[in-house]
Amino acid sequence: MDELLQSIEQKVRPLIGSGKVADYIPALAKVNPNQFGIAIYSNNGELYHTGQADVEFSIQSISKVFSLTLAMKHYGEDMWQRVGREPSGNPFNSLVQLEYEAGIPRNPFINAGALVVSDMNQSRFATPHYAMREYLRRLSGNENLTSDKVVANSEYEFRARNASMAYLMKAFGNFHNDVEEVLHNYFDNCAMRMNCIDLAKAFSFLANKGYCQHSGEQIISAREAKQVNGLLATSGLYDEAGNFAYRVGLPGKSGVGGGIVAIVPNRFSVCVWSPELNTSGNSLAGIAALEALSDSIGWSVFG
Ligand SMILES: NC(=O)CC[C@H](N)C(=O)O
Repeated sequence: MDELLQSIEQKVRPLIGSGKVADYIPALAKVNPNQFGIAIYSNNGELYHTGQADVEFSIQSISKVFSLTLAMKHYGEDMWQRVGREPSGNPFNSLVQLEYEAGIPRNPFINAGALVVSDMNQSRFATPHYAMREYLRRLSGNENLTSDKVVANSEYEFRARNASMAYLMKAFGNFHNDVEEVLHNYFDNCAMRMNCIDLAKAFSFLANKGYCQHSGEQIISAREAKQVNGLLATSGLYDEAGNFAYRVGLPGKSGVGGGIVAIVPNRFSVCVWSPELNTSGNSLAGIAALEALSDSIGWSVFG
């Protein structure tokens, strides 16, 4: 496995230079693009990694999966009255469908959907970001995880588009808390810093029927884990979900920090990171690495 990961790194590193680091906020634009890491964690607790798998990065939209599983536990099926389960076919930060679909976002992984889920968590927790940080520390087994205040503040400063979505949903009655407070918590969650190893471990419950072996906890039920994986396969990479299914064939979730997590149900969780993005906001070398991995081990859930 170590050799395979090294050969994948060699194969995809030349792609660095053909994408573009996220530049919608200055704090992310400063990241050194010439980085690549990958970590694989098996349901038996074996860990394999190569490259800069121990370098922390901004998890960004990968946090939306954790917000969803936190909310699911409390709201169960009721939550689907407020957010859909269909791919949007639009960029992650698009507003266009929200108005003609009465303020109900298409799915929990586009920004509008993640904001509704954050609003649900705001109703449930006194300090939603600290609840999330504690959850991530438990899931990853890393007690030192923190959020990057510079990134979170900068996202808040440039919040116009996310704020517009939240206020539009409020106008439709689909947002219950103070928008600015929810935005702060949402950005604090996006600005969590984790490395590939932390994320591969933190996602292992989705590969393991909802069970996190290193914390010994059933995080969600086996049925819910199957449902979340279904949503990740259809919407985890936004308007590139179809391309990702075609090339990689695994449930996955990306973030504009350049991380992508993929789940091999009943076997492994994988995290790859390289900061340069393609035009859909997904890590360019990351997708290529996951494609090479799934090709060489025959890991696709589609056969
Ligand atoms: N795709 C992403 O990673 C986007 C997350 C980012 N914090 C935003 O809200 O725009």
